[in-house]
Amino acid sequence: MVQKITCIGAGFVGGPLGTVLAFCCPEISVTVVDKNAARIESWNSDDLPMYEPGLSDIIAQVRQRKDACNLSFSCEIRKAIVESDIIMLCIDTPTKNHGAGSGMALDLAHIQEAVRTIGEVATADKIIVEKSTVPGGTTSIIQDLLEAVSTGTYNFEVLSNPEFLSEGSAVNDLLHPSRVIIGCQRTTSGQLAAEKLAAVYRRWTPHELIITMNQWSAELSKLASNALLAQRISSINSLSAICEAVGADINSVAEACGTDPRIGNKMLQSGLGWGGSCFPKDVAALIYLARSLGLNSVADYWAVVLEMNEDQQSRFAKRILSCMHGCINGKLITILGFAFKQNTSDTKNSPSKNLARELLREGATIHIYDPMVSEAQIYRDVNASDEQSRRLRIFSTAGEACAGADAVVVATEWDQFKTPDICQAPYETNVAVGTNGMHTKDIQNNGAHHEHETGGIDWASIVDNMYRPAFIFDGRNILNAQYLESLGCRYVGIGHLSKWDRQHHGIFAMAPKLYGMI
Ligand SMILES: NC(=O)c1ccc[n+]([C@@H]2O[C@H](COP(=O)([O-])OP(=O)(O)OC[C@H]3O[C@@H](n4cnc5c(N)ncnc54)[C@H](O)[C@@H]3O)[C@@H](O)[C@H]2O)c1
Ligand SMILES: O=c1ccn([C@@H]2O[C@H](COP(=O)(O)OP(=O)(O)O[C@H]3O[C@H](CO)[C@@H](O)[C@H](O)[C@H]3O)[C@@H](O)[C@H]2O)c(=O)[nH]1
Repeated sequence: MVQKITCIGAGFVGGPLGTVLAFCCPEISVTVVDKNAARIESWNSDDLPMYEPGLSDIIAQVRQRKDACNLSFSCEIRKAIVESDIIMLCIDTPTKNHGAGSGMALDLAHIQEAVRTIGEVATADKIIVEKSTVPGGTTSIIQDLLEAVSTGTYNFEVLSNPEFLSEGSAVNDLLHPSRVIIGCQRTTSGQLAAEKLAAVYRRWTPHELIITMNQWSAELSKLASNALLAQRISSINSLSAICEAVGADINSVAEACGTDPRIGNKMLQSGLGWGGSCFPKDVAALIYLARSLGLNSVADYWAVVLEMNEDQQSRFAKRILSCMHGCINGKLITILGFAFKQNTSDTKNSPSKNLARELLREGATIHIYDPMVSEAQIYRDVNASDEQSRRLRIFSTAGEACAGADAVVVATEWDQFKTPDICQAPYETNVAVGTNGMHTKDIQNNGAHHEHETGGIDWASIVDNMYRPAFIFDGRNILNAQYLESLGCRYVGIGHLSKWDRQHHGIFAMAPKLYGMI
């Protein structure tokens, strides 16, 4: 019977995972440890180190158990290791930035440091669970290290149990996982360890969702899942470029493809490209793994997924430039959204970052607003030169950030940026029926006065306060083009042509090229 679990690493995975374990298994004592004292202090305060919907609520519920509270955050790593039956490695595995594989391979230094500590201080058998994302074969490296540094003859069973949570929905993903993968050695002790871990998950996860396999398959499943998801988004984004050229609508194409159950409709939202702490590093790691196995055509195949993502981001920046008459020097462009996706304060590999840098290089003045990312974080990430810093300002409201702008760019899909859902007409329809039964004509007359019912931003007043011509660039395809055009701005989205696009940049301009006339 498992009595105590320690999660090493109090980051995006370890913090929420430890919390959910404690919440779902009141009889198990859960300690989340980290060598970063400031992080631990933050977990022990009301000011958590990250924003995740539902996280503070669930922590509060566990803490309300008072004497029976079974969750603690601590820097006492050694003590926690000694006392635990199961140790979960939730340690960062960033892209290596030096030596062989620099820029591509995963850096396992932090994991190895923690494993060494486990081996050195353990005074009994332990189950070590690899939650971190690692290249195939890492369980064997961990096993070897543990046995080499251990002072006793303890049995260390190393399991691979990759984590599939997404930021912004971490608590929900942990409470309702789509599957739990457990990879173990096909030995009796390996299978017993896997069963012990499975029993913990079964406390809140249907048993049919718990899948066991060998440890190398489990490790590869994680890199494979992320690569396949990133590939899907790169695929839809590649098609968005064709849509813009031929006058098709990527949202319609995604719907048409996504309704085929063999394809499915998830992760088909075209936009500014994927970011975050996982897709970029994990696709790079898969490419590196293939390359180091001598599988060059496999590596080249996945490299295109990465390339396509970079291409989508620079294509969008070029589109902004070309729509704004080829010159943004001295113009004011507001970027709404700096997190890499909605519902998170994480900015790792955020497409907004590259966009801000590119627009600053072109001479624009940049205003940025994000509801969850701190001003200090944005300044750090943009890393502007002294001259560029004078053209960069961060705001605490969208309205102030957009006042007097020549263009507003939506770069993160935050709900509060969405236009009021007053019309669901396809972009090309002239007369359409809105959700409230109004026709487009009525919407044009009345829609601008509708307030956003979900506490979102007031687009009517934003457009009102913009410089003319007022451009809205929808980097996430979350805005209603017709509505914005009815407010008097020029709307430009990704993978579809707005009315303004068609008149000035779109299919008419492309037609001669399409038919080989130029
Ligand atoms: N972020 C996600 O959404 C997510 C989802 C699934 C899987 N993963 C994977 O999980 C792993 C952890 O990711 P994360 O986002 O939580 O990372 P993170 O950087 O947020 O947190 C890692 C923590 O580990 C701590 N740490 C590092 N070495 C340590 C040591 N020797 N002893 C004690 N603490 C140590 C760091 O101080 C840090 O606080 C990575 O491999 C990542 O790829 C991440
Ligand atoms: O249809 C879509 C879906 C997502 N994105 C973008 O893709 C990126 C990643 O989004 P998402 O996958 O939702 O967030 P992550 O938190 O990075 O989660 C991924 O990476 C985690 C870390 O490995 C895995 O655990 C998750 O299963 C995997 O979804 C973000 O920039 C999104 O804006 C799109 O452009 N279109």
